[in-house]
Amino acid sequence: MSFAVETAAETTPAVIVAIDGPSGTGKSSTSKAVAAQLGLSYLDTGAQYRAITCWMVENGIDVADPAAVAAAAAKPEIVSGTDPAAPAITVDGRDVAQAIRTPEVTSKVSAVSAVPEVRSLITGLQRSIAASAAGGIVVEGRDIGTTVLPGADLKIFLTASPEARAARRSGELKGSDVQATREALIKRDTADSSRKTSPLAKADDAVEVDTTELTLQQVIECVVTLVEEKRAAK
Ligand SMILES: Nc1ncnc2c1ncn2[C@@H]1O[C@H](COP(=O)(O)OP(=O)(O)O)[C@@H](O)[C@H]1O
Ligand SMILES: Nc1ccn([C@@H]2O[C@H](COP(=O)(O)OP(=O)(O)O)[C@@H](O)[C@H]2O)c(=O)n1
Repeated sequence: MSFAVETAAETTPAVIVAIDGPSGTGKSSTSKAVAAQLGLSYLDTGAQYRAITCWMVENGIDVADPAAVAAAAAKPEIVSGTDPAAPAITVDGRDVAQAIRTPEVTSKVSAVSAVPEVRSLITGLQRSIAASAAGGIVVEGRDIGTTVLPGADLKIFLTASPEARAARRSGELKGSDVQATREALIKRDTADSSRKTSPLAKADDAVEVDTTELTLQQVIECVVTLVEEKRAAK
């Protein structure tokens, strides 16, 4: 007599979820919660672009010079953890979870992420992480549904009014001016949406969710329901 040992990965089809949208729409909070609730891996692709930007700044590369950024792009080794309960990011073995969130990195990341050589390297990294997530993964960013994982099982595009997004971000950055936050956020969205290579865009087959009037919990529940429907249909 033989017994088959069933693992969670065998009983539940692996699902690939892409969550895109502009800054402050709730991508990170939603993706982490959905992944944790459904036992999926999680990848914050914005953290990877922030990490390479942080390395460029620390190594004196002029981020306004795309040729200089391109020439240095392959030098840092960026490693992302995929546990939604403890997302980790290192550059050359150093934990940069805090260093990638400084105002300087935030103001420079769009210039670095617009460089095609940077995108091609980071996209390759993202695809290999998604391919090795046996139980499925939630990947969040700007071009996941359009470019990185166009074959994802479920694509979500989160939106929210600039006012709501600025208020959410100011709430995080204690004492910050909502108006200044709103302007910085719109400037970054414009740069991310207008770059030539893989701009921030909604995939034709993405489900758009306007989170302006929704609580975070409502958004999480909505996405969990959509993922469960996809899993059931697989
Ligand atoms: N629907 C929502 N309502 C209120 N606050 C939210 C909502 N979604 C996210 N937030 C809050 O807004 C901030 C930005 O969310 P985050 O998930 O980091 O957005 P993104 O990854 O899209 O930039 C966080 O403080 C988060 O708790
Ligand atoms: N898939 C992605 C994810 C992020 N990015 C870039 O990385 C920046 C930081 O992303 P993020 O997700 O940390 O941004 P916020 O959470 O601060 O909105 C974006 O403004 C983009 O320039 C990108 O180009 N493509």
